[in-house]
Amino acid sequence: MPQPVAVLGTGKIGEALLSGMIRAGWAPADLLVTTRRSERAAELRTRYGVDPVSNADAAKQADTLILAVKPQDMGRLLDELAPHITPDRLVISAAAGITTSFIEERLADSTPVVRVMPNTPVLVDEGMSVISAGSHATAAHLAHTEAIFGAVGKTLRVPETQQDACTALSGSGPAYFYYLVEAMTDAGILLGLPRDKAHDLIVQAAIGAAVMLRDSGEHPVKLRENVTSPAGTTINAIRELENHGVRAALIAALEAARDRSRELASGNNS
Ligand SMILES: NC(=O)C1=CN([C@@H]2O[C@H](COP(=O)(O)OP(=O)(O)OC[C@H]3O[C@@H](n4cnc5c(N)ncnc54)[C@H](O)[C@@H]3O)[C@@H](O)[C@H]2O)C=CC1
Ligand SMILES: O=C(O)[C@@H]1CCC=N1
Repeated sequence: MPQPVAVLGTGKIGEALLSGMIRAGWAPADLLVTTRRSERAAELRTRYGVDPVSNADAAKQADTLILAVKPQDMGRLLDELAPHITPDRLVISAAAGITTSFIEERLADSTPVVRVMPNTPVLVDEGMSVISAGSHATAAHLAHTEAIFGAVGKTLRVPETQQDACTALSGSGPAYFYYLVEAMTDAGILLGLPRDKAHDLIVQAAIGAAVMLRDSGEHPVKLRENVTSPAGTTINAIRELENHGVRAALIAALEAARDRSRELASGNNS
């Protein structure tokens, strides 16, 4: 009999996890969800056959609590949960920036806490979830967390000191690729292609490149060199990317995302 898992805060990531767990074979009866809005509760009941409960009831009934509210809402949620959480529960936080010590300080002594940074491709079972143990989380807690998040993609354990960097790369990562697709689709329009064709061409180029990156065993530089013919088209595009400092812009962008994750941890939630 699986132990009940509760998802607290079923927005974009919470719902993506919930749907993934059901696809992976969790019975809706073993899943609890909480939400602030009654229309949302009705939606979740219809879509997944789950029964939305209060945060307090989720804390009392579930062995594993996945906190998927915004970092800005985490303090208030923990205040609400604290009287009901005993140290035999596992608390998993998916919130950017929020440290395990932030959570531990607000819950009963020795409550096990695991910090996870998933990303939205969990919706299509291609997520990446980066996992770190808090001070009371055991190997069994980490394995249980991997079983949950591994159902919707890959997982990677890192020391918590690397979580802000992983949030910048992996948590936010899909957004950068969507941004590139958007910009390259605009380029297609400029070059005279209809929007739908430009979109399809760039998306397929992205999928093909992603599969090559994953499966070819080649370094990205080699893969790019294979596309870049002497006096050909690609080198002209690469020269423009270099002229416009795109590599430096990407490095600065991810550094800014890392810094924001650190700020959220230090309580600057505005
Ligand atoms: N969207 C993303 O790509 C990723 C988000 N995250 C993290 O996941 C968390 C949630 O992000 P999203 O799903 O994007 O936000 P969201 O705004 O879509 O979802 C948060 C949900 O929590 C609900 N909520 C807030 N306070 C609540 C409470 N006290 N009780 C019950 N429900 C409550 C809100 O009504 C909302 O439905 C954030 O901490 C974010 O840093 C992590 C990885 C990726
Ligand atoms: O932008 C954010 O803060 C969240 C965390 C990682 C992805 N989205």
